Amino acid sequence: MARAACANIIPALSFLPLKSSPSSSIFTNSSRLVGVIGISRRFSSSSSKISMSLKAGIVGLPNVGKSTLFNAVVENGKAQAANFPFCTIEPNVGAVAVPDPRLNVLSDLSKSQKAVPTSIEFVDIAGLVKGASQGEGLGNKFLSHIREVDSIVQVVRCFEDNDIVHVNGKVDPKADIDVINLELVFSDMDQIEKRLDKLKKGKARDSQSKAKEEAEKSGLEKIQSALLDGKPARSVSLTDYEKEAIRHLCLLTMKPIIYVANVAENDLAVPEDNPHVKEVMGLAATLQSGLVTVSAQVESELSELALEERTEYLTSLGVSESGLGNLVRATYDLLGLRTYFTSGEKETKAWTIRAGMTAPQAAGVIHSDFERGFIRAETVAYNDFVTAGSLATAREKGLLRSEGKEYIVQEGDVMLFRFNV
Ligand SMILES: Nc1ncnc2c1ncn2[C@@H]1O[C@H](COP(=O)(O)OP(=O)(O)OP(=O)(O)O)[C@@H](O)[C@H]1O
Ligand SMILES: [Mg+2]
Repeated sequence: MARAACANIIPALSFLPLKSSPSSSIFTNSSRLVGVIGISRRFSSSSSKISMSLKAGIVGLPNVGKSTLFNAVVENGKAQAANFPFCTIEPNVGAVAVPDPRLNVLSDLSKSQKAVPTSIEFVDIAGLVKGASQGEGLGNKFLSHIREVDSIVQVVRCFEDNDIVHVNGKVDPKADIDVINLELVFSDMDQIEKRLDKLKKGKARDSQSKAKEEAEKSGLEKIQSALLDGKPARSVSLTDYEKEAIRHLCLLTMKPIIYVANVAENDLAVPEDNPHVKEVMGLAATLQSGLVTVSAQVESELSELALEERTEYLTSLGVSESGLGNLVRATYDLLGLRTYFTSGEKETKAWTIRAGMTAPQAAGVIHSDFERGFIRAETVAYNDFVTAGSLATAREKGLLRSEGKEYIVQEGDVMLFRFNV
């Protein structure tokens, strides 16, 4: 159980570029050098690329608006959302495009036929109640769904509406947040206790495994004492070795959290005027977590409207844009993700990597062949590309750098990979 899949490498939205596509336009091909080319067909296996589609789990008490938010954020989202607790049982999963204004700028400059944003996945999870770690509500099953996601988006009810049942009888964000956090803490404590018991038996034979076990033990003991103080695992400072050793446990309180204050439509214009929102803001700051204010109800209504009607509706509420873009962007940042671009006539595309990835690893996100056969990456910073106006001019002006295998890809790099397959 402890070793259950807390997959952060998830087969999703995988694409395979056709190596011999005649429409290759971004890169010049010489006889043995094949450039990165257009993304042409869907591919169902994750084995040929490093998948960077990471999952954010939507978590909260029952009936607070999780599925409503999920349906609004995920295009064609079809999670059942209704006014009764435990409406959702099995998790709903959907991919969401990450809005990035740079994508269209690059696409226009390169006169691309299309612009393809990068994506992350949202998972709508069942409501959690007090005692879940002891099996209340949907209990441990629910917690295992949280274990599988990479970050937590916690929806907190901040709207008053006597018609919508609150499982604890009243709107009280602090109490709601405490319930969720405590259940996550209890679940982690339980898991750590079991794991430490196992580690006591010390099965490691060689010195390397012994050192690993020791690191795991010391990491878990540090976390255990923090949990006893009601503090999350992510607040504990661990050595890199300890972090690595405990990773397989997928501790719930290790996952980064963003709070979503779900408000009524008339609070959207000045959310701080709502004392519940103010309270969540304070808590999020203390817990060093992010906060986004959204009205799930409004967003779900907006998603049903035609574009021009949306603007009208938003204006009537005193706001200029939907809050979903902010939420998706904040979630992406929370996951510690970075974006680089490929840009040519066929398409401009945003790709997701983790901070610190090298050029060959970044190439591997497109296809493993590109990583295996990596030779070099011609790279230009986003701002330099925009100043130059095109890749060719960037090259003429000496703004295009030729980077090797050690290069750490920077946020916003526009890249052109040379590889040999
Ligand atoms: N901002 C809001 N203002 C008013 N009503 C809202 C708001 N957000 C959600 N609701 C309403 O709250 C009810 C519960 O929503 P939803 O089914 O999305 O909750 P849930 O958290 O997914 O519940 P469960 O845990 O049972 O699956 C729905 O009737 C929905 O329309
Ligand atoms: Mg639901």
